[in-house]
Amino acid sequence: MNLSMPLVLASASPRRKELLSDIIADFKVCAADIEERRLDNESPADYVSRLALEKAQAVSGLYPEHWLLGSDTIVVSGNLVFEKPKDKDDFLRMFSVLSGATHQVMTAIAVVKQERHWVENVITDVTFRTLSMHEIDTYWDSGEPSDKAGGYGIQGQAGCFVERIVGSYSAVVGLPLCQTHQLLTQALQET
Ligand SMILES: Cc1cn([C@H]2C[C@H](O)[C@@H](COP(=O)(O)OP(=O)(O)OP(=O)(O)O)O2)c(=O)[nH]c1=O
Repeated sequence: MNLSMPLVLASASPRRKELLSDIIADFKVCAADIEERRLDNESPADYVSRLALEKAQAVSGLYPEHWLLGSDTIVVSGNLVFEKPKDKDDFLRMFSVLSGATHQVMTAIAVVKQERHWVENVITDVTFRTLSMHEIDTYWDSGEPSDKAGGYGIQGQAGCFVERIVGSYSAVVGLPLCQTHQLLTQALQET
C-alpha cells in the first residue's frame, strides 16, 4: 500500500507532512513560496487547483529527478473564498457565515514530474452547528484559527463545531489521502 518513489512535498504545513507519511515512507519537504491571490472572475475550484499546481511547480527546478506534490486548501461558501484569517475581524467575518450553515472545503492536489502534471480538486461538505458569540470569541483566543483556511481546524477544538461532514476528512485537514494515493499511483504508471 505504501508508495515508493522519489518525492518532494512542496509545503510548509506540518499537517500535510504527517498525512503524507501515512502513504509514503520516505520523502523530502520543501516549502513553496507563492503569491496566493484569486484572479478576477476565477472560480474557487480553478483558484485552488492553480495554487496547488503553482506550489509544486515552484520547487520543481530544484528537484528535476523527483515527483513534486503541491496542495492547497480553501473554505468556500457560494462565491466567497476563506483562506487564513488576517486578523480577528477577518475571522469573525468568516464565522458569521460558517456558523449554523454548510460550506465546502476544497483541497486541490497537484503532482508534477518534469514537463508533466496531474491535478485533482477534492470537495467536502462541512456543516457547522450554530455557535454562540462566546464560543467564537473563545475559539479565536485559543490561537488555533490563525494558520488554517476558514479559521478552523476540524482535527482540533473545532471538531465539536462540526455537525456533519460529507466527503474526505483528510482533505479538510489538508491532504486527501485516498485521492493523493490514487494520483501518485497514476503519475507513476504514466511516466
Ligand atoms: C479547514 C482546515 C484547514 N486546515 C489547514 C490545512 C492547511 O495547512 C491550511 C490552509 O492553508 P494552505 O495555504 O492550503 O496551506 P499552508 O500555508 O498551511 O501550507 P503550504 O501552502 O506550505 O502547503 O489550513 C486544517 O489544518 N484544518 C482544517 O479543518
